[in-house]
Amino acid sequence: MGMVSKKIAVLAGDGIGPEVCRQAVKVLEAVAERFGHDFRFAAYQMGACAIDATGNPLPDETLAGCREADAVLLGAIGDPKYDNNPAAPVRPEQGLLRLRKELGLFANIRPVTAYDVLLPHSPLKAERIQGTDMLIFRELTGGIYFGEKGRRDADSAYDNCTYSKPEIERIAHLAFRAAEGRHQKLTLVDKANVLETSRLWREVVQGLAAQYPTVAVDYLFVDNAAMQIILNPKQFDVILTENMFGDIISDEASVIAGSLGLLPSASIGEAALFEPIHGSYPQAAGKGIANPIATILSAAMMLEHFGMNDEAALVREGVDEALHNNILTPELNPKAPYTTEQVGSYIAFWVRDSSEQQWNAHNVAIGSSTII
Ligand SMILES: NC(=O)C1=CN([C@@H]2O[C@H](COP(=O)(O)OP(=O)(O)OC[C@H]3O[C@@H](n4cnc5c(N)ncnc54)[C@H](O)[C@@H]3O)[C@@H](O)[C@H]2O)C=CC1
Ligand SMILES: CC(C)CC(=O)C(=O)O
Ligand SMILES: [Mg+2]
Repeated sequence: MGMVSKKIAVLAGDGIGPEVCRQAVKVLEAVAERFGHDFRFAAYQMGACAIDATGNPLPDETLAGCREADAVLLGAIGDPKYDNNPAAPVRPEQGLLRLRKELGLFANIRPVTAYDVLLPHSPLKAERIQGTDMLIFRELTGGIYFGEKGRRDADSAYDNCTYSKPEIERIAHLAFRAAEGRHQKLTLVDKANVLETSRLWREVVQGLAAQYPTVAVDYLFVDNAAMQIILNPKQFDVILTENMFGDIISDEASVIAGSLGLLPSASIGEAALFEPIHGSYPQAAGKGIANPIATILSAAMMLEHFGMNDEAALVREGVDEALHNNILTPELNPKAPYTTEQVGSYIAFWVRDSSEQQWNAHNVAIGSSTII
């Protein structure tokens, strides 16, 4: 691929969002330098920072900036001052939900991989998780997060869960196609024994299955799935599920990878946004302990979306090098931790110049913590 120009909107957000985003941008800049691309970054506010600045969690300018970009990179949003105040009239999360809806990002794709080198760190048994490679398709613009909500009176409240057949079909087609290109297995996770919306999901997926004869379709209730994901994750290939179930089971699945700070995602549909699956981890903000790899791997998914597969492969190589050389933040390397910034620099350095000579020089430098 020759030189390519891309406009990337960056919504760093709150808490650790800005720190992890900075590392992903650094890695993307290294990609641009190495491959001669022209990446233009434009930063916009969303979440608590946007409420503080404008009163609106998703200012018009932010939405317009995202619409005109080729892709969006998101850190995370959310702040304890809203989490601890149930009566807050406006919330950071409303900005993210509205952005997903406005951009038509109906599918959130969350890959879950068990890294061999991290197996000793996992609280799960290595033989159970080694080789795990699942792809979660989480519906992202429907369901209970988007239904009508309110309080009937002071003592009761409601959140409606609604799905339509077209909403299910469009993401189901993506999940089926992904399964065709992988291990030909699709598991629908639902609660069809209780929920009417889940029964619609089953009906629609059963109806589409005939169009994908090579794909074996399996159905699991979400409570059972939550247990199976930890007990025997290797049974899964593609998981398809609704918004809230996908939100929950993917955080759970991050234990297989080793940290919530490792799981990236792509939110696609009418636009493309790339975001780590974790939140703003406010306890860690400004401490340099947040793992930037989830956001860096989200940037790799962005490169793949651009068709830049060699570029993405190099970023993934850089991440693997960091994992193998124990250049890791404290949740994965408590004895000799590296900072958010150092992990990002290490990966960016690998991308910029992975030649042996440079590499050794860099190892020495980072070993003595001179590179920040
Ligand atoms: N996409 C988004 O912007 C999301 C925003 N949120 C918001 O984030 C705020 C905090 O929510 P929490 O429930 O605490 O979830 P969280 O995902 O921010 O953190 C949960 C735990 O995961 C670990 N963790 C998360 N990110 C990590 C990283 N990069 N490196 C290492 N460890 C990491 C930490 O142990 C942390 O205590 C809330 O305001 C919530 O609404 C939550 C999830 C997603
Ligand atoms: C606002 C929430 C739905 C964010 C979240 O937990 C997620 O998207 O994973
Ligand atoms: Mg979540």
